[in-house]
Amino acid sequence: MIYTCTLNPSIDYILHVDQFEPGGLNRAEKTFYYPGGKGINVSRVLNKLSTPSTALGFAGGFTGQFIRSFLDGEGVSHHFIETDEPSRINVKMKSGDETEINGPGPSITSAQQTELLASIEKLSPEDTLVIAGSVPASLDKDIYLTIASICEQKNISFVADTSGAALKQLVGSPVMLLKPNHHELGQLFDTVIISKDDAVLYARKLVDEGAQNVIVSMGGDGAVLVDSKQALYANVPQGIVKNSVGAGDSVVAGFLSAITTGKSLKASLRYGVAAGSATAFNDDLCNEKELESLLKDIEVIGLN
Ligand SMILES: Nc1ncnc2c1ncn2[C@@H]1O[C@H](COP(=O)(O)OP(=O)(O)O)[C@@H](O)[C@H]1O
Ligand SMILES: O=P(O)(O)OC[C@H]1O[C@](O)(COP(=O)(O)O)[C@@H](O)[C@@H]1O
Repeated sequence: MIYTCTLNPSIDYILHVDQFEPGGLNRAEKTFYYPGGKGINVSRVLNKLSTPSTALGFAGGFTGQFIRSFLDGEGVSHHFIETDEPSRINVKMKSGDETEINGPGPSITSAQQTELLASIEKLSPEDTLVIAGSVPASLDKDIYLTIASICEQKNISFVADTSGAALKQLVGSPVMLLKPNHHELGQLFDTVIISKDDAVLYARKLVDEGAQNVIVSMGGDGAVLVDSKQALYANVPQGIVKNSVGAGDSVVAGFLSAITTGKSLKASLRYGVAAGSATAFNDDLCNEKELESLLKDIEVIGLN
């Protein structure tokens, strides 16, 4: 079974504002509410691809209730630890470009943190845990490392999609998949990644340190996958980007859905990128039909 873990879930409140005027009264033409947070997005896309998963993490208050009932409505299994304060609301404003304001998230007690770690301890070697997104300020700063260590001890396959300090902690862990975007990978190595060759160079450093697979997504410029034997590059299909929120999470879900059903690395990268782009071309996360319609426009090639 695949488990996802979102330490800081959200309601993603998406507003389309035609001509945004800072400091003025703006009215939105269209709004959408979705449960958000990277692990939750991975679980939602896996579900759309008929790959079962259970979403773990923390959720609280009226916003937590929305997250739970939305997932129930879609048939996504979940088990969140209730927090005393409400889960956050992240504002995503589309007005030509995309502006995001992510809330800090609720305070989480040490007892609630211990309860989450205990539920991860119960996973077995047949399970995969995807941990993704930011760490709320009240949690231990090294919680990603703690979770990685539990997974290593228990032989649980471990996937991470995070950035900053949390990503840094994981360098050297035997993670099955890391999925930074090129900005996050550049930040990790204190550099700027501008080409696929740069992405391969730095992804290879993570592989040399113990990561089994590293996918570096580069928005509209494609994605690379590096493992100990090869480096692959996938282009992205052409289309109009409507909402790239959750696109990176969709790459993780598409890749996992494919690799866990026995597809090759090459086919799984193609599937992951198709999921990412199908989400980018949609208001909400992608579904299987939208993903499959893009596969013909994605070619995966080997790089040296
Ligand atoms: N302009 C675009 N055209 C087509 N696909 C895109 C575009 N921008 C993003 N995507 C899709 O979304 C995926 C993730 O985007 P990216 O911005 O790299 O990640 P993240 O959402 O983690 O920041 C890409 O690999 C691609 O599949
Ligand atoms: O935990 P963070 O880094 O604040 O990110 C949370 C946000 O990321 C998302 O999961 C989207 O992530 P991506 O666009 O990177 O795929 C949103 O649903 C959510 O609002």
